[in-house]
Amino acid sequence: MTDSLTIRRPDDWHVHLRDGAMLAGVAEYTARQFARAIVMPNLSPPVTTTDAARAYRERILAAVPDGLSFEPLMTAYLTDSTDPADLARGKAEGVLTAAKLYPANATTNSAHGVTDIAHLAPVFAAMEEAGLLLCIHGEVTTSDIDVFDREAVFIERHLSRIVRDFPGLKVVLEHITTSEGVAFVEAAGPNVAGTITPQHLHINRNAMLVGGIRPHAYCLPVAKREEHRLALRKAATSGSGKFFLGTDSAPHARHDKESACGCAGIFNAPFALESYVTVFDEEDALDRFEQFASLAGPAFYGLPVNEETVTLRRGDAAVPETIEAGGTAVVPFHAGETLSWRLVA
Ligand SMILES: NC(=O)N[C@@H](CC(=O)O)C(=O)O
Ligand SMILES: [Zn+2]
Ligand SMILES: [Zn+2]
Repeated sequence: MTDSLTIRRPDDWHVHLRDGAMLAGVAEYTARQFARAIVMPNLSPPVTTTDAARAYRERILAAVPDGLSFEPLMTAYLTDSTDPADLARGKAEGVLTAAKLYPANATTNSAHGVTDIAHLAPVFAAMEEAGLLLCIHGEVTTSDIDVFDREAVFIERHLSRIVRDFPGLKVVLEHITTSEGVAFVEAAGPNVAGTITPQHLHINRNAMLVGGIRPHAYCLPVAKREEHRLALRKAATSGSGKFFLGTDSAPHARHDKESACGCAGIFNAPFALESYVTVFDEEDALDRFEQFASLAGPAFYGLPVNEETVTLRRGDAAVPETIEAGGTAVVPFHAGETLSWRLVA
């Protein structure tokens, strides 16, 4: 039995660090584990330009505690009025790594998202040309489509077309939650990849709805049926370079989640590696954890792998019921549970 695992330092290819006091409260959890992270731009108002991304990057760096080295990789939020030339400039100046597509009203702070994806053709063409990645929240938002079907329908109606029309564009289908998402990424060419969160490897939709309504298990895309969770576990532990780590850590104040209209998002940053490695252990795939956490992402993004390492050991990691961040209580993923691996260095 393997009791200790040392791997190259991982990166988080999808995280919400927020801003202001919340940023100051959560940045260290990500920076402690990950060398780099793709930082989501869905602030209020969103980060839509190169200049805004540069300023946000400075605020993130100021929030990282001394002694931790962490590189935020910035994204720009696409809107109906995105300027393609600004994105190209952001890439050329080393500010932007990716741009993010949120269909309007798909998720937290996406009211400024794109209302008609077809209108983005000039933007996608400029991104393809500039080598700027496209990260996608892949859900349709029309009221006739069931919330549990929104990812599969997005793939069918929109993603397949984007990938076909812009074959040179690198596309990440973020936080995949379905077997359809897994199958699409697997079947697509080498320019298409998917990130997988810890929660979608651990829970199915029962966690949200059985024995009472449980707001801390609610995120978007919502957790699906068990068969989908199993497909995600298989994909994550397969050793494929097309699936990699993206926590989607999304802190919200406890009172905003425990509400008549609770916010979507799970704050998993504090024990992210412990949570993921538990899954790899259960699947007898510890030897493939480094590929998922530390190798596949940099290869897809065309970035060097990290030279430092981290070590995880078998042993109890007790997750607190709440964590104080930004002057408020936030409930972490696995609150009150004891995980069987801990990050030691
Ligand atoms: N995942 C979530 O449920 N919420 C995210 C937004 C997102 O990634 O869709 C957030 O910003 O809170
Ligand atoms: Zn999302
Ligand atoms: Zn997210």
